[in-house]
Amino acid sequence: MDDEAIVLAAPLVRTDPHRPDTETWLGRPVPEGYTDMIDQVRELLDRLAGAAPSAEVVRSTTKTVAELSAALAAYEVDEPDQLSGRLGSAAGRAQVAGPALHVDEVDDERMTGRVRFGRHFLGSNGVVHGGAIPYLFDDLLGRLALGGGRPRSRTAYLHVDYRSVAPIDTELRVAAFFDREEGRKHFLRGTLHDGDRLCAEATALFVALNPGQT
Ligand SMILES: CCCCCCCCCCCCCCCC(=O)SCCNC(=O)CCNC(=O)[C@H](O)C(C)(C)COP(=O)(O)OP(=O)(O)OC[C@H]1O[C@@H](n2cnc3c(N)ncnc32)[C@H](O)[C@@H]1OP(=O)(O)O
Repeated sequence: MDDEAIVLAAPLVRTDPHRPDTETWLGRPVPEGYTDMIDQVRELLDRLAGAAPSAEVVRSTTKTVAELSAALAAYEVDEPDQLSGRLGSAAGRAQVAGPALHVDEVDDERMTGRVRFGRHFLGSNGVVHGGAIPYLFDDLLGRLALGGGRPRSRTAYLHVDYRSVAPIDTELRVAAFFDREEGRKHFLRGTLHDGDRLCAEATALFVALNPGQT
């Protein structure tokens, strides 16, 4: 039985203690509608990538975006208080640098989910940019590396094999596997599928940080 079949056959449970819900962060409530705002920004990036607007629309969009930036600048916080990228149960951790990854099932050794790359991540000919796929795997495997009560770790290497093209605007399946541990070294791998077709697979080494290592 291959890895995919094992994942589909085995019932997984949500046990990852590193997944704060979207309602609170650091014990404080996440502002209502925060993840909707992030979704709208994703939509904006997709529209921007796909649009060839008139000069008038360029002018008005530039003005509106500048106003939005100014409004958010008034609420700038230091890194520990940042929400984007910290909401483990939000799509793509509410971080628009990467695609909207939804984690469906996770245990200490495995994680499965779905991802959709919008037009923002287009390379050419309707397929995902090759640089966006390592981002996905780093995030996916990095999250599993943190699971099971394991210490904080950092990507030492990430190797991606592109097996077939990954289409944009399509729900793709992801899976991650914790392979083995050798001292501080944690070896993981992941897969990206379009239906039954393997699009890409990755192997990675995460090295657990020593006490005091930042
Ligand atoms: C706040 C809460 C939020 C919650 C909500 C959601 C959760 C949030 C999820 C986040 C998910 C995103 C996850 C992204 C994760 C990154 O992307 S991290 C950023 C990218 N990575 C980096 O910047 C790493 C840069 N490199 C380094 O910092 C250091 O080289 C490392 C990796 C820490 C290792 O350095 P070191 O600690 O000095 O260890 P070192 O002694 O050199 O090596 C230890 C062992 O590893 C081996 N090794 C090290 N590097 C390599 C290599 N490249 N190849 C092969 N072997 C290697 C060594 O040979 C050695 O092996 P042994 O001799 O023990 O057998």
